[in-house]
Amino acid sequence: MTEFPAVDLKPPGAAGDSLVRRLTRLNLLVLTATMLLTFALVGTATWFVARDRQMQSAELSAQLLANSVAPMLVFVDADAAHSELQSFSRRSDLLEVQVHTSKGALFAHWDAAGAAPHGPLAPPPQLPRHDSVTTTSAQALEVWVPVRLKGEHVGVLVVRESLQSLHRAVLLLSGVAAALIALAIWAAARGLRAVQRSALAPLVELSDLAERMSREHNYSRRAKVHRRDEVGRLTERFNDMLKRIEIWQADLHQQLEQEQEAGQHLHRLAHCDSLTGLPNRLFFQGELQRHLAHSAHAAELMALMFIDLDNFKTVNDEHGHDTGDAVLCEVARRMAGVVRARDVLCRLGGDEFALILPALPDQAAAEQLARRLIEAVRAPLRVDGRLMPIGATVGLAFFPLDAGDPGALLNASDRAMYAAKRAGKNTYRRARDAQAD
Ligand SMILES: Nc1nc2c(ncn2[C@@H]2O[C@H](COP(=O)(O)OP(=O)(O)OP(=O)(O)O)[C@@H](O)[C@H]2O)c(=O)[nH]1
Repeated sequence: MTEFPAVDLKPPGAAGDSLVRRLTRLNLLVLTATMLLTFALVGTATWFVARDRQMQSAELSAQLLANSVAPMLVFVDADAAHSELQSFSRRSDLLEVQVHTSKGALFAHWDAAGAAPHGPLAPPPQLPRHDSVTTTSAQALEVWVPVRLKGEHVGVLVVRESLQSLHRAVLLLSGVAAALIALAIWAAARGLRAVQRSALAPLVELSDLAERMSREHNYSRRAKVHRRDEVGRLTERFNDMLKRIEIWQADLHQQLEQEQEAGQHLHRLAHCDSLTGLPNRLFFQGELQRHLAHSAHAAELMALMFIDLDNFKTVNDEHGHDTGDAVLCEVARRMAGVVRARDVLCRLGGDEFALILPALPDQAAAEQLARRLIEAVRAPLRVDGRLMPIGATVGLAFFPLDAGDPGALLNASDRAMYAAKRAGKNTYRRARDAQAD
């Protein structure tokens, strides 16, 4: 199995875990909404149930009280009725009790100290048909009970109770529930974050790795497959993709290298003389132009030598073409041995050579080099033990003295070379002197 470099990733959730945070936030939002809705529903239901229980209790107490005060109403015993109401008043939350005669006159009455004074209360119209009628407002409830003795309607009793205690109890319950909900949401937030972080860790790792790849362009890393679920399969496909990219990248790199090598080879072929290894005419043309431009810009003296071998045809004719080639190579080697490092020696073709001499201190330096070059070529040259009658004739032209552009400079040096040939070969002529000839 292939071993891949370990992936040094940030711990999941340290940074860039926006997915974890977003999912936790969304889950918390849904959870909070659900809890608040449940809280509202349970709170409302509790309030109604508690109020109904209070109503039932108030109705029962009112019924009992009505039974007690019925004989007192019949015998018009207001004092007894009043003390009965007094003992009834021990019931908590009670605000007021009124006993009315069947004609609607107030017979007995009790109200709690501090309760808002209330005049005689008007019985609800549906009361005669019911055993009791209860009405509620935001702050209180009223229970109306007909007072009967042996089935005969003798009066009406009304009990008014405060709902304050109920409100307080519901409020207290709501407060406790709200605190518990807040605690539950806080615990859920921590739990959800931990769960999401662990569940999304492979995805966060994958995202970190992708970011790193795009930054470093290093496709040799692989993501770890944690579980065989959807994310695990995604990670496997991602790794497959990385492997393919890595192979493509290597192929592309190799291809580029080959093309680069081929290009360099072609460049060498195009600019190099295959026999002597010297730069060829194509290269010479470019270099002459470049050096001329540089000399013009730097206001430097520059020279061009046109070199033609003497009696080379004789070498070819008498000793054969291969010997002629060997002579060309040896002459090229000798000339390259005497020129300066910055000079550019080229073979133009056949037995013709050219030498560019940039940045000359004076014309004499070029003439001295021409002499050294002629000496080097005319030194005894043997091929297979046979002495070759070879020599070199040089034409010398200066920039900017003799010509101002590459073509004119080449022509001037060529003319000077022919003047030197006419003068007897194995010598050199300057373009200026050639004009005088
Ligand atoms: N061996 C060989 N000969 C070549 C090559 N290219 C051209 N030549 C021959 O080189 C000779 C050059 O002729 P010339 O320059 O006129 O003859 P030369 O004897 O040097 O004449 P002068 O310059 O007057 O001394 C011709 O015979 C060409 O065929 C080559 O690559 N190899």
